[in-house]
Parts: sequence; C-alpha cells; structure tokens
Amino acid sequence: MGKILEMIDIYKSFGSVSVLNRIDFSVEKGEVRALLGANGAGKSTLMKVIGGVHSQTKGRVLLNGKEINFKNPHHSKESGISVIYQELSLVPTLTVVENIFLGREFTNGIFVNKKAMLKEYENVCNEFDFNINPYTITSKLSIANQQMIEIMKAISANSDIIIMDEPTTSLTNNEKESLFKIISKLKSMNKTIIYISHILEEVFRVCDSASIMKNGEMIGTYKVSDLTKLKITQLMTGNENHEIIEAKDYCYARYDEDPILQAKNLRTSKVKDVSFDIYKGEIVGLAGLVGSRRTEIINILFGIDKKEGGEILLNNKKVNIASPKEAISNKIGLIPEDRKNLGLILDHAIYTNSAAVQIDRFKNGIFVSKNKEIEFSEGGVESLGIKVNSVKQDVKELSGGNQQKVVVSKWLEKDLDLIIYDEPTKGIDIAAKEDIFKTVEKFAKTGIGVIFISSDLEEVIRISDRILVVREGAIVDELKNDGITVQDIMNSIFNVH
Ligand SMILES: Nc1ncnc2c1ncn2[C@@H]1O[C@H](COP(=O)(O)OP(=O)(O)OP(=O)(O)O)[C@@H](O)[C@H]1O
Repeated sequence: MGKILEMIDIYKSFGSVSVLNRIDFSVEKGEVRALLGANGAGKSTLMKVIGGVHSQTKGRVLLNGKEINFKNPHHSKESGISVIYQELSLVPTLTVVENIFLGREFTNGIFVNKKAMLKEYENVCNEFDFNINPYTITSKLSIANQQMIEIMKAISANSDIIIMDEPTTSLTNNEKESLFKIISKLKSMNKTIIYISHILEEVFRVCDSASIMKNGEMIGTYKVSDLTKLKITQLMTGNENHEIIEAKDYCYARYDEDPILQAKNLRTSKVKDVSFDIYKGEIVGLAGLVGSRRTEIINILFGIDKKEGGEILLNNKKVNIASPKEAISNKIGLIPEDRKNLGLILDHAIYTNSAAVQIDRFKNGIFVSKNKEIEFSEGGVESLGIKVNSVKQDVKELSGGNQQKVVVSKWLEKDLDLIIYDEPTKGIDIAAKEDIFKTVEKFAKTGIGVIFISSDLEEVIRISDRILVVREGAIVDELKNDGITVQDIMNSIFNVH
C-alpha cells in the first residue's frame, strides 16, 4: 500500500471566516476511510478542495506523491478523483448513459461512438450487478437510483479515489446493502473511498479507518476497530463527559383529555383510508420503509396534498385544510423532509428564513422589525447550537446539517396544536440530534401534539409515546412504546408475527 493522497497543512477561509485550519490528511490505496465530525466541522469543505470546487488558502496537496493544485472540478476528475456530493450533479433531462459519459464521450474521430459507450456501460453493469436501462431519462429515476448512476459514473471514469458525501440518506435498506457491496468490490479493486456519514453503524460496517474533524481542525485518524460510538462522539464534540441517551424518560401525553387531532378515513390516490388520533402532548412516531408513504399521509394534514376522502378534526372541530397557509393558521407546523425545496430559501439570510412562519410576531405596527427577527433567530441559533458567524449570512453558506437546524428553529416558540417532524435528523450529527429531540420534548411539554417520522427506528423508539406502522399508504399496526425493540417494529413493517 502507499499513500495515494496527502493533504499537508491545509487552510481554507471564506473572506474573513476561517473554515479549515492546519489540516493534515492522507489516505492509502485500497482504503475505505470515514470522515467524521459535527455539523459544520469542515468535512465537505475539505472534500471540495480535493474535488477542485474550492482552492485551499494555504497548504499542499500531493497525489501519488506529486504536488498538484486542482484548478477546477474537471481537473480533479481527470486526475482520478470523483466526488458524489449530497446534491447530485446529474443533468435531469439526459439519459442514464449520456450522464455517465458526459464530458468524456467516446468518439470515432469526430462522431460520438454510442455503441462503445453502451458496451462500456454494460460492462460496468455486469461487473457491479447493476440493472438500469441506459436510455431512461435521469429525472424519471428515484433519488436512490440517481445516486447509483453517480457511482457508476465514478466507476466507469476509472477514478482511483471516490468520495461519497452522506451517500445513504435517501436509500432503502436494500439499496444500502447494494452500496456496501459496491464499496467492498471497489476496495478489492484497490480503489480508495472517502466516506462522509453521520450514521456510525455504517462507518463500523464499511470503513477501515476514520478521520475525525472538529471546528475546522483534524483531531486524528483511528482504526475503526479501536473506536466506539461513544468515543467518536467524545472526539467529535471534545466533550469527555458526553453520553448518548438511549431512552426517553418523560411522557406528557394527556390521554384523559380529548385528542387534539382526529384523522378519519383520509384518502388520496396514494393514501388508503388512514385514521388515527393524536393527544395533547403526545409524540407519535410514524415508522415504515422509505417509500411507505409516510410523507404522503402528513402532506394531507399540512394541505400539500388534497384529500379525496375523509375528514380532519382539530380540537373536536372539523377543519378544511387546502394549503400550507391554512394549515399554519390552524396551528399546524411542518418540518419537511425536503429542506431545500420546502423548508428554506437558500439565497436569503438566516434570520429572514427563521422568521418566515411567524412574521406577525415581529411586526411593529404594519412593518416587520428586522431587530425582532434577528433577536428571534439568534435565540434559535443558541438553543439548537447552529454553527453560524452571523444570522445575517445567507442560509446557503451553512453546512447541510446546520441548514436543517434552521428549518427546525423556524417553529420554536410558535403557538401550535400540532407539529410534524419529517426526517428531521437527516444529515444531523450524532451529538446535535439530542438538540432536535429537546425541541420535540419542549413542544410536547406545552401540550402540543407531535408526529415524528424517521427511518432510524432507534430514534423513533427514543422519542415516541406511540408508534404507527405505515405500509403502502395504510396504517397497519399501532405499538405502544413500552419496552418495544427495533426488531418488533421491523417485524410489524414486514408483517412477520
Ligand atoms: N461559501 C461559504 N461561505 C462562508 N462560509 C462557508 C461557505 N461554505 C462553507 N462555509 C462554512 O464552513 C463551515 C464548514 O462547512 P462544511 O459544509 O464543510 O461542514 P460539514 O462538516 O460538511 O458539515 P455537515 O455535517 O453539516 O454537512 C461551516 O461553518 C460553513 O458555514
């Protein structure tokens, strides 16, 4: 083995903001290396230096022992590096095969050699047990399959280093297994993988070693076999006393009062006759596989999807919710799964995003008080530990996990009857998840009903009083959270009793 990539004494600043300091980082051929750290620690920025998106302010990069300065993403790619970012970079209107060979089309002299490209695609598909029609228009594929296309692209470009930034966030369990198989195959081909993830189980499963960053610095590199979940959290946070809370120790559900929400026989083309109640202060988890249509159910409650049948009662009164605006005026809040499209305006400042759903609170007469908005936003930053330099920064400058926390912060202190969390901890680091859980607890404590969707079943158990199991748009089971295990929920999801 030899070092394929070495980064020595790397610094990176954006204007006066210093993001990477004194980073030394190297990887070997055939190694699967995890890159870990809290939200905003600098993981993506470091990878963007290797990917040619950012150039370092200071420091040297050696590839196969030779110094190199990546001028742009194309240069990095040509040098044998592929980065699969959280935001996929495929062209949606092109076919699968066109995307895979984009920018490096095979030619016969001047003509594009489609036949040769198809042959090559077929070879990669055969080798990696992959089966997607090359002529499919990319936008028609699921996010998971689009992610697979990015990986196929990296493989067919014969990259030596493949960087995966939180690659499993949209994958089902089966798809995750396929990804892990691909990773071990790539390793056997002596390829180097750098794997960014907040899901430590995956790190233990696929990585040989882990580099841990904190506040723009490299804490160290460790063999995965020498690490535990707790040790990683302590290194990431610098808090030796950090403990992982495994079980919740409160219940604020007011079962002796009438339910705050009654959903009766809700129906759309995707949702089948769904009925359930939520009590004041109760936290109800929705568990199900990716694609089980949990989001489609709550979309009816929030007025995103129009119901074709059934009724919704809030505080025993029938309500008609035809839009998110009407949902909000009926005191329902939603932290959506798709933060980029539904939760945030990326080109706007953090404080205008934070204030957006409660704007009336910040008015002096008819005018919105910027100072009040800023004050509120700063409160959210404080209570959720959001890593920002100023709330006047644009949201797009924040790391992925910190953007997610801004989405949560919008609803803090809002007068609500019901709040829905849809995959709120996606991309959130293990220590910061507790901050999100605390917001759930705070809402429940004041009598607000909470619906909590997560694909992480441990998390659903950690947070819920009651769990509804969703399969193919129907609620198929109800479990009281009374000593139940992940396996119990899995059995229910798969109908194994
Ligand atoms: N273009 C930019 N301008 C200003 N600051 C930036 C810019 N890009 C990143 N940053 C800052 O750099 C820091 C590191 O961000 P980065 O995205 O690398 O973190 P990360 O470790 O990948 O986090 P996450 O786990 O949340 O994805 C953050 O505080 C972020 O706000």
